[in-house]
Amino acid sequence: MLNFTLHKKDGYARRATVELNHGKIETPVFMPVGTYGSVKAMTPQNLHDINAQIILGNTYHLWLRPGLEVIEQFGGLHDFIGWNKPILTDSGGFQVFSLSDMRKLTEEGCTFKSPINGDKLFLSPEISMQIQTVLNSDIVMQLDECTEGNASHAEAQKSLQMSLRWAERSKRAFEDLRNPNALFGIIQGAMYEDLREESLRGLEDIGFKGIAIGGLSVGEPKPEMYRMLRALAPMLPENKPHYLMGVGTPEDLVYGVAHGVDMFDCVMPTRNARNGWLFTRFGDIKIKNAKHRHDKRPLDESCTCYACTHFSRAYLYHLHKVGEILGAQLNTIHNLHFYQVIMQEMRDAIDAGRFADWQAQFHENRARGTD
Ligand SMILES: O=c1[nH]cnc2c(CCNCC3CCCCC3)c3[nH]c(NCc4cccs4)nc3cc12
Ligand SMILES: [Zn+2]
Repeated sequence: MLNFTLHKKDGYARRATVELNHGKIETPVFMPVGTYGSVKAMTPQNLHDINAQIILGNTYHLWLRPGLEVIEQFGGLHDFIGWNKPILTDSGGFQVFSLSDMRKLTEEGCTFKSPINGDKLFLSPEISMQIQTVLNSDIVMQLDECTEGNASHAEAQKSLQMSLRWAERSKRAFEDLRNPNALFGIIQGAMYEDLREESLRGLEDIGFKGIAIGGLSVGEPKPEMYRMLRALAPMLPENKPHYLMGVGTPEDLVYGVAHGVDMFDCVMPTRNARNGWLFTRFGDIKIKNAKHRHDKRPLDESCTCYACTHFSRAYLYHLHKVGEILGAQLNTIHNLHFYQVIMQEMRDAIDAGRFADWQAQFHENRARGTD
């Protein structure tokens, strides 16, 4: 089930509520990424503390380990991982396509070798829907082919048309399985505005509860991603959620919201945290930099997260240097809290009809650069 309520528009920025089987989410929203059924270094309680509304589960990894027979015993992913709010799962395709030893991709699906035990595995739209049905995620993603950003027009058109046929097959399998959740289609078309429109029209003809923008943040120059977002903004259907896959930096989130994006997922806040790259309102901090060794200040004076209200840069520098697990935990809490705060501020700014002012102030503050 998915009920979409649009509360307010401010330019292309939108403020909405998405009601799912495991609860309501307020958009624009950032979705922390859980890979093996956990958001690395975060407990479910930590996620509640930073007001996370919805998290991602990784279909490919969960399919391989622990395997569906385990998750089935728990009635799905929620009870297995102890998260009772909404979960979005991807199709598993993005991981498989990025596998180096991927054997072959055909119209039927994709055959590959399990990196864990060498088993020969096969992923198709129908199998992806079966896996995601067992996971019982609130939002299910169609199986698509993420077209490379540098594809030619002909290659991109051929690829998007296969993804549309896979979209059709995903929807039919989703319905045959009587899946009670919501299925999203994924727009492809690489860097060609006409192909992006062809893909979107094709998905709208098939009918989905939400629409995702795929094929971006895959190595193309940032101005190209922004050009595609500007092209898509006026085309996106007003009456359903828009999900930009794999994006992005704080600046990317703001640009996306300004162009009609409601939902985002990205590994940056969690992955960068573990590497000591911390996001703050006034720019980024590389905590491994020796300049922080004696610094008694918190990361960000304006931040109310557990790390900033209890610890100094000096301590975070030390924890990173000695490789303490607590360092990864505190850095992750801070980065995810920061992402949630800017999303909350954007929701409030759209509600108040002052998104442009907020956006200008955000960029001014962030312009201090990396520390
Ligand atoms: O067209 C696409 N189709 C399907 N998935 C895509 C993804 C994966 C989104 N995150 C899934 C998560 C599921 C749960 C586990 C973590 C991933 C993308 N990620 C990026 N950029 C970020 C990138 C990340 C890595 C290489 S590029 N562009 C993407 C484009 C597509
Ligand atoms: Zn903080």
